[in-house]
Amino acid sequence: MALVARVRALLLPGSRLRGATLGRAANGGGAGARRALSHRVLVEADPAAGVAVVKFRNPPVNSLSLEMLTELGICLEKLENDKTVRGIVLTADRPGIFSAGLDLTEMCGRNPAHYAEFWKAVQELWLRLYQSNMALGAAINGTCPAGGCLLSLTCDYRILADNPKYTIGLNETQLGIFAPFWFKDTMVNTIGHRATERALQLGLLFTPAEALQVGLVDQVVPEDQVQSTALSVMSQWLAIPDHARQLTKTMMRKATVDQLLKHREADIQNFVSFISRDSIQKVLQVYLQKLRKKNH
Ligand SMILES: CCCCCC/C=C/CC(=O)SCCNC(=O)CCNC(=O)[C@H](O)C(C)(C)COP(=O)(O)OP(=O)(O)OC[C@H]1O[C@@H](n2cnc3c(N)ncnc32)[C@H](O)[C@@H]1OP(=O)(O)O
Repeated sequence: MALVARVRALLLPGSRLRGATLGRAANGGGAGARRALSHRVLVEADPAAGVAVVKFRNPPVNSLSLEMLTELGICLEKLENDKTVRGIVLTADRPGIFSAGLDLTEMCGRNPAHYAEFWKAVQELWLRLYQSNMALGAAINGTCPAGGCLLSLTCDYRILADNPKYTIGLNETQLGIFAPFWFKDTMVNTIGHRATERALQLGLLFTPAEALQVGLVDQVVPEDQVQSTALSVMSQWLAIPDHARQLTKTMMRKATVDQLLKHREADIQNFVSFISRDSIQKVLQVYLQKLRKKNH
């Protein structure tokens, strides 16, 4: 289902998005104005600085469900059309978990049409973020595996909280699945081929010190300074004339984007046939059960 159709579905009676404030809040904005765009994504815009902080709030772990992907996509589209916004900082509403990555329940026990719809939404969000004309920063205030790491890698820079409990990486192989080529390319573009090869094969989750060392993040700062640092770094990016920064960003990322655009349908089919395998369903179920058992 295309984004517009998914939005319509979300607005149907009974949907949790129905009735959400999708525009500017009644207070009309202003510096530091808080605007609730949906249930799962919170936006705090500072028009004077030209920056919006987009906060994930999809408890318990900010997983990227189909609804979360859709709401995030709508939110980003709105911000892209807002002339007062030139930069976005992505972060979690509450410290602890930036995002647990793709929602595993979307990839388990569903039918092929659902897998295709889900994967298309993952592709759409990646394309929107990776091609964004805005300056994007990630204020990583929690653990950040797999799809969570991918989100942060689409940004122009990453600031990670100095907490050894917070790890970051593309750990898919540890689940018995693997990162597709465009996840891999996004990481190669950040830390290089050799470091990516090692990280992906071993499914490494890096501690803050390791992530800094390998170049997966640009700065590690005390936990209470993640957002303020991300905002102050943003002002450096916004000091560059937009057109010059945007042309450079497009030049750097075009080849990677073009690869997915060229192979988009095949990538969906590949995902659907891989994830539908009995053996893959089994390993994902076991992984999910292990996560759930901890709590019961
Ligand atoms: C061509 C084929 C290509 C295939 C490519 C597929 C790509 C996939 C990329 C991905 O993103 S896969 C997802 C990878 N994510 C993870 O491995 C993270 C798993 N989660 C955790 O490690 C932990 O939950 C956490 C994030 C470290 C948080 O730990 P904490 O102790 O705070 O919470 P939990 O008790 O573990 O979890 C609470 C609750 O949430 C459920 N849950 C956790 N992660 C996910 C998830 N990714 N999707 C869905 N649900 C998740 C967990 O099961 C618990 O549920 P409960 O019912 O409340 O017990």
